[in-house]
Amino acid sequence: MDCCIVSALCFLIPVYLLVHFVCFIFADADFTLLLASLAGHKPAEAKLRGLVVWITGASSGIGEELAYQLARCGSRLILSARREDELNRVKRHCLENSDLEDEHILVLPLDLLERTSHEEKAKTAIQHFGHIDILINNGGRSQRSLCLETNVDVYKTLMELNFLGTVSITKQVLPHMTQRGTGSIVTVSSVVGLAGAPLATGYSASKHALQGFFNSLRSELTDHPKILISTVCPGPVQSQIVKNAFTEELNKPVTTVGNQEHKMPTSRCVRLMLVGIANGVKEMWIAQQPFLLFYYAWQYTPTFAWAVTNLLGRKRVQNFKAGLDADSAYFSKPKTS
Ligand SMILES: NC(=O)c1ccc[n+]([C@@H]2O[C@H](COP(=O)([O-])OP(=O)(O)OC[C@H]3O[C@@H](n4cnc5c(N)ncnc54)[C@H](O)[C@@H]3O)[C@@H](O)[C@H]2O)c1
Repeated sequence: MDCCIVSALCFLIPVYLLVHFVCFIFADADFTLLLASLAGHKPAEAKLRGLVVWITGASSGIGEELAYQLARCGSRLILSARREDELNRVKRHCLENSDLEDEHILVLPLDLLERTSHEEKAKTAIQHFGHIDILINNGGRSQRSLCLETNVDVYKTLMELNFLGTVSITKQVLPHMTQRGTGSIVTVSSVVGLAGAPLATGYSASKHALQGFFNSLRSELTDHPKILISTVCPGPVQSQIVKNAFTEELNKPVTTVGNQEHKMPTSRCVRLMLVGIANGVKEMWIAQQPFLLFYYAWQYTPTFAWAVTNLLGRKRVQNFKAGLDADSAYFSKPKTS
């Protein structure tokens, strides 16, 4: 009998490990999020239907796609970013591709850097639908510049935009949620909110600041168990982020945007985010391999993580200095045209 159990275990344990390994190789999210996507609530079901969702940075990339997928789920939307014409374009697309009607989507132009306007904007947002169920802090900008060459004003603006702008909007919405006793605040951080990457010293610092802020806030809200504080940490995703990144000087544009096709499709990233929101996931890691491996390495084997960081980091700097997009050609020789 004992012999049978041992034989069975000798067979089952390697099979179990193999299944995990294969799943991991093809995984594009952490295990909690993957489990939620396989066995949890589906975003399009009652979970998100009818909820009022305020999205910042809704005029392009991840925020734009969030608007489209949430509209198809039947959520009512408040769309914010700086450019009203772009927000109206996103609204039109939402209306054409969902059952929503004009009054279900509010376009609310907002600049995250103009903190004095945030109280008024939040009042308008809350009054329009009577309440807000979910705030998605998505708006932000990245960076492509070496620390040695970067003006301190760039660091200041990155912190003002990505960190303080997000904190400011959150502080306007949080009292409303604590009064109601329910709500979700979802913040788009980044893989560089957990780890570090060259050419992104200021961007990474701003995302680390967000991680610290929201991890601490979550632990302050234990008396409000129905308020979800969730952070999303995507790896490279297709969007306008490189085109819009800060460089070494505030108003100097990025010269080489490069091809974004090797990055995770925006629709997949957003799909996983909505699964996470529908299932109350507090931290979401979303990235294709080998980047996902990097998250686990940083968490569990920092020495190995530093070796990988140096390897990929050196390539990033080489690409950048060769005039290529920093993210391109990680695994081949950089070629300049
Ligand atoms: N794309 C990626 O690879 C990636 C990876 C990790 C995290 N992120 C994060 O995802 C979020 C969305 O970025 P994206 O990739 O869609 O890039 P994106 O450039 O396409 O979109 C950024 C959005 O933020 C808005 N925005 C910028 N400055 C603003 C300001 N001052 N006030 C109001 N809105 C402002 C833009 O108008 C745009 O709507 C960002 O927080 C970014 O840091 C992106």
